Amino acid sequence: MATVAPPPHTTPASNATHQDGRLQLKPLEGVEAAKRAAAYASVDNHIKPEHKIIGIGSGSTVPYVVERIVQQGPKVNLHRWFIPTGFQSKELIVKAGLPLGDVDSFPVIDVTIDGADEVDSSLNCIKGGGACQLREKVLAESASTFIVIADYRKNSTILGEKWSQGVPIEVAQFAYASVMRRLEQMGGKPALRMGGGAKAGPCVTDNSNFVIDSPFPESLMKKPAELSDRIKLMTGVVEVGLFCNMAKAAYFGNQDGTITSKYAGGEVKEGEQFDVGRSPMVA
Ligand SMILES: O=C[C@H](O)[C@H](O)[C@H](O)COP(=O)(O)O
Repeated sequence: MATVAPPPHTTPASNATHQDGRLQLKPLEGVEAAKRAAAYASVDNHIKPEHKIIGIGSGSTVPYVVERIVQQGPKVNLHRWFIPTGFQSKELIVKAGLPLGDVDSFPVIDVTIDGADEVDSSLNCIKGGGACQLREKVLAESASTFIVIADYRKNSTILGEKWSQGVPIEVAQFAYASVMRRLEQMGGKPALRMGGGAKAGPCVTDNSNFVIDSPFPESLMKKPAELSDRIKLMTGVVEVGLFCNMAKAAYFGNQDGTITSKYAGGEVKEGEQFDVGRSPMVA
């Protein structure tokens, strides 16, 4: 049973206007255009009218997912529930006027779409650049279909090739020093993530934990599932930002405006044309 009532459904905000059957979109370039194309393609291919419970991930690519879902129209979205992976995606859902649910009310999700910091050739991912990996993993595991989206900078063969800041590891606050010591003993170079300019001291997650970022040698990164299991067994570790054997497909926006998609079975479609100005299915 849902615990959160959907808002009265008016017309959710979209920054696109329709003209002559086409969307008039804000012009974007480079990485932003690539993120939008990947997000739109993932929604068009995986969020169908029969999908009623949708997981919304975190990061800077996911707002384009919500934008495309809104473009599907109020008629279909009125009958859906949207489940966030953290504060940011909750705000996205609410501001778009979409019905907000929670994973404790909807432990079975039809489709979750989320960003990634890096994706290897087997669709294993590094996630948690925005410190959301715990809730993101719960929503990924709860979904019948988990899809990742990213721009061309995240498409790699071995994790760690492109995302050099390391594996994000969420830890209980009091355990961070002991976990860091153990990560060092297994060959990592851990650093406690700081809050940045707007906050003195460490980054604190939506679950009130700390985050350690730890690069590891390539010999360990080549086997991300094994590495993840070893880290997860350390007392004090809450979740590891390695998502292994979970994604069914990954969509990457390319610099030339095309899309590359990779699938869990090993199929890869390189450089496909995708028209972001085409209106999506409207129910
Ligand atoms: O914790 C954050 C998430 O794992 C994000 O999905 C990831 O960092 C990718 O974010 P972006 O879309 O901004 O590259």
